[in-house]
Amino acid sequence: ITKEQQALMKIITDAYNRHQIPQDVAKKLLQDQYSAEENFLLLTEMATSQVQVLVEFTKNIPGFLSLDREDQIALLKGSAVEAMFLRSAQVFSRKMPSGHTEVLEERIRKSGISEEFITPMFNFYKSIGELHMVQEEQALLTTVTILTPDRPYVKDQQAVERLQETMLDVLRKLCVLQHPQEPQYFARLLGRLTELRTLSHYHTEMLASWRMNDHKFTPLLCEIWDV
Ligand SMILES: CC1(C)[C@H]2CC[C@]1(C)[C@H](OC(=O)c1ccc(O)cc1)C2
Repeated sequence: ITKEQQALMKIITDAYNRHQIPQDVAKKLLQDQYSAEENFLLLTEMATSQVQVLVEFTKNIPGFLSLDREDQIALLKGSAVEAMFLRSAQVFSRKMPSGHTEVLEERIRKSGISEEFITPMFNFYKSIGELHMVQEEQALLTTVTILTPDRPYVKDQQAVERLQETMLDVLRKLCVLQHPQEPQYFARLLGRLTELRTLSHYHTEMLASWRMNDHKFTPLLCEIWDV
């Protein structure tokens, strides 16, 4: 890993750790009562703050702000769900003080999300947890997801590809350093990104079924997901 790659990794990891979900949202998870309505409102607050955190984090990705402005929006809209599932997977598998995880899981299960989406979601959380990613890997994997060139409406895919490749190069070297006994670790990480894409299809249906039951989303969520 070169000096500049180390600098790049530090910027991204610091930004990733700096922009965390506000504690008040995490605290509310334990307080408020357990109705499906209450749970949905909490998840709405959680999703909204996760999107806000994502926007702030993205601004700190070196080179992102020099991309075409409309492409920046296209990348954010295209990656928001995947970045959110990645971050909540990490929150689930590690960050959350024990006890919170069970409560959050319970609230998710009782918030009007149908069972057919719950299962793949928690399988994904489990598969992320088993990787025992270090925080640099988590930050870089999220960055690689955001910098996916073939999102809808991206005009200058080349520019995004160049940025993504830079990040993939650092991530690959980091995986070799962090998991010397597992040469295929980097490939396993990228395999999770494929699993993420299927989750985002489930997510679209999740939103539609909530919509059908007349649930209200926040303006930010409506904007980022065109609902
Ligand atoms: C942990 C999760 C990633 C999983 C369950 C809650 C999440 C934050 C997310 O919720 C939403 O997307 C969502 C979207 C709109 C809304 O009003 C509420 C939640 C899906």
